[in-house]
Amino acid sequence: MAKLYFYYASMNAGKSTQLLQSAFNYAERGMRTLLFTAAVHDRAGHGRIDSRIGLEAEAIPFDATTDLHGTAVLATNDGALGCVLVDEAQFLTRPQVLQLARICDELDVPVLCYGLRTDFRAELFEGAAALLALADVLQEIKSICTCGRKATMNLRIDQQGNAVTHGAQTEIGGNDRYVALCRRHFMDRVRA
Ligand SMILES: Nc1ncnc2c1ncn2[C@@H]1O[C@H](COP(=O)(O)OP(=O)(O)O)[C@@H](O)[C@H]1O
Ligand SMILES: Cc1cn([C@H]2C[C@H](O)[C@@H](COP(=O)(O)O)O2)c(=O)[nH]c1=O
Ligand SMILES: [Zn+2]
Repeated sequence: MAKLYFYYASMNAGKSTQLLQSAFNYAERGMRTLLFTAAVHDRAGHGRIDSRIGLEAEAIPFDATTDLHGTAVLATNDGALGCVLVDEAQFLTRPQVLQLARICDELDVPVLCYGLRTDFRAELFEGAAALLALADVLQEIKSICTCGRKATMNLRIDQQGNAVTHGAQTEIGGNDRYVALCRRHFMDRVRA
């Protein structure tokens, strides 16, 4: 039986790198994959997955209106799918996570989701909350804070490097806008 996986981490932990390695692995074995990424996350351009290590791939951009299950069904008409890979899974809606579960359960295709657990205020993203509730396998991808502890939190910073504690949940950016920290150092910065 195919499974729904949620690989979660803070920013800059290697999520996109691992996704692209998995996609390559399937391709090496002659298996077709379907790649999705959030349309709003246009750091590498619309519909592109990029990793800081330099790997890149084209992906289907999704927004809240995208029918992921329908797209997978259409794709299986052209031949079997080895797996579905979703980057920036924190931007999924809960109904879309339920669609991904149907891809596993009804089409018997594994779905591997990669994304953030929490936002800059340490609140769950909708997609992460749904995946934490519904995924068969939860796996943390670990990265480290400047102190050597595990970096689990995402601090949003302004141009001067000061902590930002208010604002919209979605704000696209990279290492210039966010720093991954352990909880203790995250709290030190947001309380300062
Ligand atoms: N040239 C490089 N060589 C090795 N690792 C790198 C290089 N550039 C960035 N990285 C590492 O890649 C990781 C970030 O990968 P990425 O897939 O972009 O992360 P995420 O998708 O989780 O934000 C970081 O651990 C960073 O240290
Ligand atoms: C913490 C946080 C992040 N984001 C955005 C910033 C980036 O565009 C993506 C995460 O990218 P990565 O592949 O993990 O490097 O999410 C956001 O919109 N709001 C936040 O609170
Ligand atoms: Zn720390």
